[in-house]
Amino acid sequence: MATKPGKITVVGSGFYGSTTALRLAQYDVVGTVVLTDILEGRPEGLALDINQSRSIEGFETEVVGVGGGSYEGTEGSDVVVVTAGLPRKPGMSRMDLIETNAGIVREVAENVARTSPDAVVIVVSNPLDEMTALAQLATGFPTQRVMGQAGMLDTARFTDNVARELGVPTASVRTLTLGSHGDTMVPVPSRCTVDGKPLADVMDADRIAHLVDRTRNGGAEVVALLKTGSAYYAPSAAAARMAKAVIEDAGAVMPVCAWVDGEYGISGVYLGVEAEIGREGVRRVVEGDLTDDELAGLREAAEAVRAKQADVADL
Ligand SMILES: NC(=O)c1ccc[n+]([C@@H]2O[C@H](COP(=O)([O-])OP(=O)(O)OC[C@H]3O[C@@H](n4cnc5c(N)ncnc54)[C@H](O)[C@@H]3O)[C@@H](O)[C@H]2O)c1
Repeated sequence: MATKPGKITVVGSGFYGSTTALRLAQYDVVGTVVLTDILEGRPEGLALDINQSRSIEGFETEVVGVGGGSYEGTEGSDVVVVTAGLPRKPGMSRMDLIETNAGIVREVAENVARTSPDAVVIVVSNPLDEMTALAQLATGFPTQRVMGQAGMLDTARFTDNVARELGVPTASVRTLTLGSHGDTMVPVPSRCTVDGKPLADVMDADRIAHLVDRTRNGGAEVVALLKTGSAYYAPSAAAARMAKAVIEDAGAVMPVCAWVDGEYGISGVYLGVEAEIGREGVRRVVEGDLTDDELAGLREAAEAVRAKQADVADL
């Protein structure tokens, strides 16, 4: 029996989905987290396991597992996090997943539209920008109610890289990445600081370029080490924080994949930008100050993902 209102559904109970469900349950901000999958038993078993940790960790959110591809019990969700889809294997690019994951994401999105027509949808399946665009098309939801998770993760990776390079606490480092999740990720050095000082004052340009490169390849670095599956601890932290911001109507400004409609002189594309997140999803895209180079990089990223997103309607 749920102790508070609110329901979040996490579709896909693989590594990303199960860790997202655990984090959301531990936040204790909704009565119910529903974890689903096409597999029978896995979501039910994970839900039971997470619920049994409640008295130790001190949270009351109940996790409900729903297997066999069913959407029973997900109805009327406030937020749906879509993690269903294959992850990368070593040597694969995110784009190698597009055909398989498009079929999965389309089917999931149609079911979400049917069962939770008022939900805010957070997509994480890869390739991220394209799957977010596809989920919006397939749900038919307003663009502000469909967003993707990538920028929170890329920014967190950049922050960790800078903190470890300088040997300083992560809390003293602020970084930002915009653009797309992948080759056209746009780091924003002008918005990066260490203890309030510009990053460029505490690190030479070559080191910054090296860390940017490492950030851009952060997902592949983990995939190569794991050998099977892709990262999920940092990714699930990012998606869960986005879902929490929606539930709490927080107005938090986060780097997310959002529909851009005129900001930065860019229109009609899902792109990594900073956005204010609230109960209605993306309240607004927040246009920050960028240098001419950064703005040019963002516009280039927009054109690169625009072409790929135009094709998703046929997938
Ligand atoms: N956006 C990001 O920053 C980011 C980061 C890491 C991973 N990812 C992506 O997240 C996705 C999931 O990764 P993972 O590590 O959890 O993979 P995983 O293989 O561990 O789990 C995927 C789960 O989806 C389920 N599934 C497949 N089709 C389904 C359907 N139609 N309905 C419901 N469930 C379905 C599978 O049975 C499986 O349990 C991958 O596409 C991966 O590339 C994105």
